[in-house]
Amino acid sequence: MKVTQQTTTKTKMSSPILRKLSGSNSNKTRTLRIIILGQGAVGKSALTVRYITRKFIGDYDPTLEQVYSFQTVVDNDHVMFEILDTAGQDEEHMKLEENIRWADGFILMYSITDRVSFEECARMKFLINFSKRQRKVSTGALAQSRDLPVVLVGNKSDLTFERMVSFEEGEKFSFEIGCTNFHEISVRESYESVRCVFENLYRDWKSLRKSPGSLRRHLPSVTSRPRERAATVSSSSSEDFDIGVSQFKARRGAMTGTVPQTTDVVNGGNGIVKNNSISRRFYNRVFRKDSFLQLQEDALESSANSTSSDE
Ligand SMILES: Nc1nc2c(ncn2[C@@H]2O[C@H](COP(=O)(O)OP(=O)(O)OP(=O)(O)O)[C@@H](O)[C@H]2O)c(=O)[nH]1
Repeated sequence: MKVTQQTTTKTKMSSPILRKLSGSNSNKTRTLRIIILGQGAVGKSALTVRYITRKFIGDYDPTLEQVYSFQTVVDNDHVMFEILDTAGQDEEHMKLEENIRWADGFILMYSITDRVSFEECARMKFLINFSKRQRKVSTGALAQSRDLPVVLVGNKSDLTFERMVSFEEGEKFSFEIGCTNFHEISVRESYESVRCVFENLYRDWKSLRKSPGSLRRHLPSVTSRPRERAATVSSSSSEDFDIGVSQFKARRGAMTGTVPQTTDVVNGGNGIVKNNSISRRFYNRVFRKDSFLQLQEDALESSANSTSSDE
């Protein structure tokens, strides 16, 4: 699949003096590794490609799992997004926990037309908590914990007549499972709301890095109600970017925290190519109900053990 790429225009500082005047962080590029989790067909690939290219492309090969690299500017910060678009209908077992550990920020996605995909998000959030804390999960870990940047996104809001999950439910649920932000969007209809998702995730990540726990007591900021959207879109420019596409072959890279590196980067400035793939294996093992329940039991047990050893 090819996607047309926009022109890359990178701001350049002409001299060290200018660089200094414009702020000490002007050259520093922060890298944020994002994983997008969700059931099949909720719109994960559409979201990623829409953000990078501004275009909505109807159909994607459902057998791909891909890392995209995308450089942009958010609130005057140079940010490199590494986005792992996962495969939602995977049948084979994979190392979900390793992938989650690789990531710094998380997008949990459901379709407002599919209640099952909505309910799956609780399980995914649990797995994020579980994997990131390396099994030191307390009984309340599924909820409350807001110290990881996790955004809940309800997609396909344009399909009004097929809606199965209300906005209010999504918002409430987002708070209950400990997300830092909630968005209800239509990837098809609004590029701005898509941009908002990524930019707010970056902001949450940055706040939590500066001050862990800073978002704990806050309600998730809901940013995608139509009347609020305009106010929350960042003034930063998304015009300046580079696009790269990586194959996510290097599973070891994910384990060690190394970003699997780009193989076919920026196709001569002409487009992104979703390269051939590893198969669409990802997280189904742990998303299956029985495995999930086992994980929950393990977590409760380890929590009980740590409580008794504290006493
Ligand atoms: N109406 C509508 N359709 C959408 C929207 N976003 C995505 N779709 C459609 O939903 C279908 C699935 O989109 P994908 O992006 O392939 O979904 P995915 O979550 O990546 O699916 P998997 O690759 O199977 O995990 C496609 O036909 C898209 O065109 C949206 O906002 N509105």
